[in-house]
Amino acid sequence: MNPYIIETHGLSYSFGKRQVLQNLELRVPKGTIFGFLGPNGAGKSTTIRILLGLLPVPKGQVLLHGLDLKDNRLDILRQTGALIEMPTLYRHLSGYDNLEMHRRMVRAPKHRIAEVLKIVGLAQDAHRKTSEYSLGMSQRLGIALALLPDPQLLILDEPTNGLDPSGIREVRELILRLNRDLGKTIFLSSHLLSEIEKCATELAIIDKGETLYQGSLKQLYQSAFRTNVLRLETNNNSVAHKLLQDHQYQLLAQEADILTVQVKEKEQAAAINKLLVENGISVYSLQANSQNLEELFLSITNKGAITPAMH
Ligand SMILES: Nc1ncnc2c1ncn2[C@@H]1O[C@H](COP(=O)(O)OP(=O)(O)OP(=O)(O)O)[C@@H](O)[C@H]1O
Repeated sequence: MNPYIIETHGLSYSFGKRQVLQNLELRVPKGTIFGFLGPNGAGKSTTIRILLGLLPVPKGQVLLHGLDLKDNRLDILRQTGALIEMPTLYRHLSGYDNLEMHRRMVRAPKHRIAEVLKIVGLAQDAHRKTSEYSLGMSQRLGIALALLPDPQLLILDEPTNGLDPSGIREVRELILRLNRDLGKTIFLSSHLLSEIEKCATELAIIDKGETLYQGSLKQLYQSAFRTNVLRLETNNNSVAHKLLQDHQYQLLAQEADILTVQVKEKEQAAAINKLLVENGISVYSLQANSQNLEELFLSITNKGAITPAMH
């Protein structure tokens, strides 16, 4: 049996001359919450629009539910629910009436309305106008709309964007419940690692339309902890930064007055100390640490390399 609910093979896409996706490879295992992570402009929304048949597939192959998107678009869409950023709601109508209108369009049975309202925790507020809903409630209603045909797969594009902390928590808990209690596979895009970390077990990291990492969050953690970093405080960080760069050390994101350098073995800590002292730089502190996941994400997406601070 095919273990993947979404697969892309060599997927490329261009807007005119601008290439946005380059040989993108995705393998989304069934039954997971799959994080689709990348900085702004990485190509996440473009990928999602392709998966939903909203853009053509000019190069490569896209399979959802084991079916080729090229020949099975309607079948695929019937089994796939989606929420792209904020849902389009009729604000003068109640949550219930919004669901009823959508139910007729997707030809879902009437009893689904009560079911989805219960799933998203809006049964009590079903008959209030959606103009009175908080952003978190509106977002949960958007997910209820996507759930009406009872799809196996839900594609959510930045579902917590613009929500306040309690709205973010409501949506996150709903995503976890949909996966745990109803077995839905959830493809969740975000530019925030912290968001993906709280929900997903598997993830792909993309940048400039390419897959940079794909696998379990656990494996990513393990590789993060294998990569050691050295935090340095000196009397002249900008000169130290330049010196280390000239000696081919990789510098990661700079925080306050601390320089962070990637090291492969602990002997390099001694070598760095010696290099700095020999060049007249006083080393106030030198601390070896495991790289955290945020730093790993930045270095994977090449945002970790920094230029020396100007004086
Ligand atoms: N209709 C369009 N015409 C031309 N270029 C586009 C179009 N839509 C998106 N792009 C470009 O494609 C690239 C990828 O955009 P996309 O929206 O897929 O990224 P994203 O990862 O979803 O980013 P964000 O998190 O900011 O939404 C960007 O450089 C963007 O400017």
